[in-house]
Amino acid sequence: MLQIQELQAGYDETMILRQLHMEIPEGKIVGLLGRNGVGKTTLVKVIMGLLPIADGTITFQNTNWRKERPEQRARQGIAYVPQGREIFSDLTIRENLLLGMEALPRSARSTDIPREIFEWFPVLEEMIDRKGGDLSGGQQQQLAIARAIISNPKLLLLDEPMEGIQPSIVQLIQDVLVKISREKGMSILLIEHNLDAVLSCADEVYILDKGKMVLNGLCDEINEDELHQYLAV
Ligand SMILES: Nc1ncnc2c1ncn2[C@@H]1O[C@H](COP(=O)(O)OP(=O)(O)OP(=O)(O)O)[C@@H](O)[C@H]1O
Repeated sequence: MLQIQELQAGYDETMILRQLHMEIPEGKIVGLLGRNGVGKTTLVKVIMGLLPIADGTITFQNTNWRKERPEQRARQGIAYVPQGREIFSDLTIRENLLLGMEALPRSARSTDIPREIFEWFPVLEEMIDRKGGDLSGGQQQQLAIARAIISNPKLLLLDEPMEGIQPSIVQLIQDVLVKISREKGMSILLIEHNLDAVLSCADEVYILDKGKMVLNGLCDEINEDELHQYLAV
């Protein structure tokens, strides 16, 4: 689905990512962990086309991405929920969701929000005409994820979706991610600080340190002591 090879990228002259390799298989949840400031957000911004590739390759479904703009990548099937959620506070839940559907090809767009969105996130149906800004942090996060998956992306990039969210909503989000990856074959890249949250829903995990992937393995098989070692502050 997505292959990254020998990637170098950063800001102006400062390279943050060096010789980075990663692979996200179809229909799998891949967790990305690492200490603060190691370059996790930088990586998703490069994948999304918000930052340029200095060297190396990113291949999405056999297409080599070089200079494609974020909206072109979105049309090819990638969606991004940035850290801090970025929903439209002055628009209602319904309006936010309808905007998410704009990413669909014109022929597939409709004014009906798919039922499955409300099956996964019931609170969004209960509060459909409330403004985004009036929702709690956990409700806003559900809206941000729903708005991203409403266009049926093939790859969903989530930057710390569980940050500052109460445990019951963290559980709900984990359950939904597992369901959409299994039922829809959606691939998910999940950036997280919480190792337990990643291990309980991801299939595979990568650890980023000093701009490189230093550990990778299936969650069922990976050595947890080694994971802790790389994440200890
Ligand atoms: N716009 C920018 N210009 C220059 N340097 C930046 C910019 N944004 C981030 N950086 C630097 O790039 C490095 C990686 O930052 P990044 O946000 O990718 O890390 P992160 O792993 O996502 O951190 P966190 O876990 O704290 O969110 C940091 O040293 C940061 O200071």
